[in-house]
Amino acid sequence: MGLQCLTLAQFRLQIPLVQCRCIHSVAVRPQAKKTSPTVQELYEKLVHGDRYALSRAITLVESSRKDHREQSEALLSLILARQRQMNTEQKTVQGKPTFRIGLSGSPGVGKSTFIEAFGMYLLQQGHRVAVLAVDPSSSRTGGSILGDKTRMTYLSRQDHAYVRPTPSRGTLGGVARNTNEAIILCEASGYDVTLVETVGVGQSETMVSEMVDMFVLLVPPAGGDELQGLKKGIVELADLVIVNKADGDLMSSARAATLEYTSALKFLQPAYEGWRSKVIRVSAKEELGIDKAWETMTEYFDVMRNAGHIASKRGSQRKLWMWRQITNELLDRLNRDDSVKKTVELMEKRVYEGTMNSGQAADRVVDEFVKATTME
Ligand SMILES: Nc1nc2c(ncn2[C@@H]2O[C@H](COP(=O)(O)OP(=O)(O)OP(=O)(O)O)[C@@H](O)[C@H]2O)c(=O)[nH]1
Repeated sequence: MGLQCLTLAQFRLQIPLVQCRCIHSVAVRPQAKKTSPTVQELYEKLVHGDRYALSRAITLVESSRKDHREQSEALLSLILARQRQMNTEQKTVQGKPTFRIGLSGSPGVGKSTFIEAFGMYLLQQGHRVAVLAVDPSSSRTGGSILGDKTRMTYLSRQDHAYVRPTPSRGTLGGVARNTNEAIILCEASGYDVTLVETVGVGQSETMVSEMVDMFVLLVPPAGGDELQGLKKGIVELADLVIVNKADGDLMSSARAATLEYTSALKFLQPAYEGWRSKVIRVSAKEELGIDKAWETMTEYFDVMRNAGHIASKRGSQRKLWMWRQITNELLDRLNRDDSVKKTVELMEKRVYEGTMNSGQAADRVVDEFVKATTME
């Protein structure tokens, strides 16, 4: 086919992937430049379950380079087209329903121990498990709460498990977009259960709850600090609360915590008809109650799926993220334009001094932005 006959989308599919500068891809295959696959080749490998292709595809969606963004959009379009063609919107290529689970909890509550035990249990049940992470610290401090130590090492060595290292840069909004896209890539690659882990800090929990089918909160076997003040909102997001460390000397505190959470949740209005948030006890370390945790999660999934709530929840989430992305993108563009930036500075000053009201100032900024974009 002559180059001039190709549409832009077709053309993108033919371009060899440019080697991402990100550490993941460089570390995986240093000579990749020579053998860079095209988007089409990457897609073929990805849907056949090639882990290297999955890592590479996630690296691609994490990149903010313009050419990488174009390639990742082409890749995601191919996946979407295939799902529509095969009528597998909520399934893996193999036809298994996909289940997205968010997992959060304070540092030290036992998230990695739980994910390792839970992931191994799911593998035994014939599932393929992907683990992704949203690290709230990366955007603010440049450091990492989740990523600084090696986590889930045993699970990550299993053939049917994929544990993605924590992205270590980018804004929380950017990380969220990447995670949403990484979920799609994992599912396209045959992982039917995707766990999205986050630490209980800042906005990351709300964000994760908005990208999964079920939000699970892991809590320690102690009086519910989470039930008071700031954390209360997070408990309210949970479809399932898991009291961890229900073993040895901690057993009686775990029992007390279970009662406390159960009575607190009793007064909440169920978010979905047919499902009331539950509280269960596990010991991730002793691998006790892991089967019960999965049983409760599948019970939730079945209720929600049969009522059509999984499809509608995912649809609403896609709309929500579209609007978040529009807002981010517009703000980015607004901040890039020099004349708009000047107006913004002036308006901020006037608003701060009280010589102009906020609404008026906002209108002026938007007008300036519209003027700048129509002149481009
Ligand atoms: N007794 C007991 N200890 C546990 C259990 N699960 C985890 N722990 C211990 O709790 C500590 C923290 O466990 P992690 O799995 O690293 O906790 P985490 O939530 O991933 O911690 P961060 O990575 O800091 O967010 C470790 O010392 C674990 O051995 C459990 O079920 N029972």
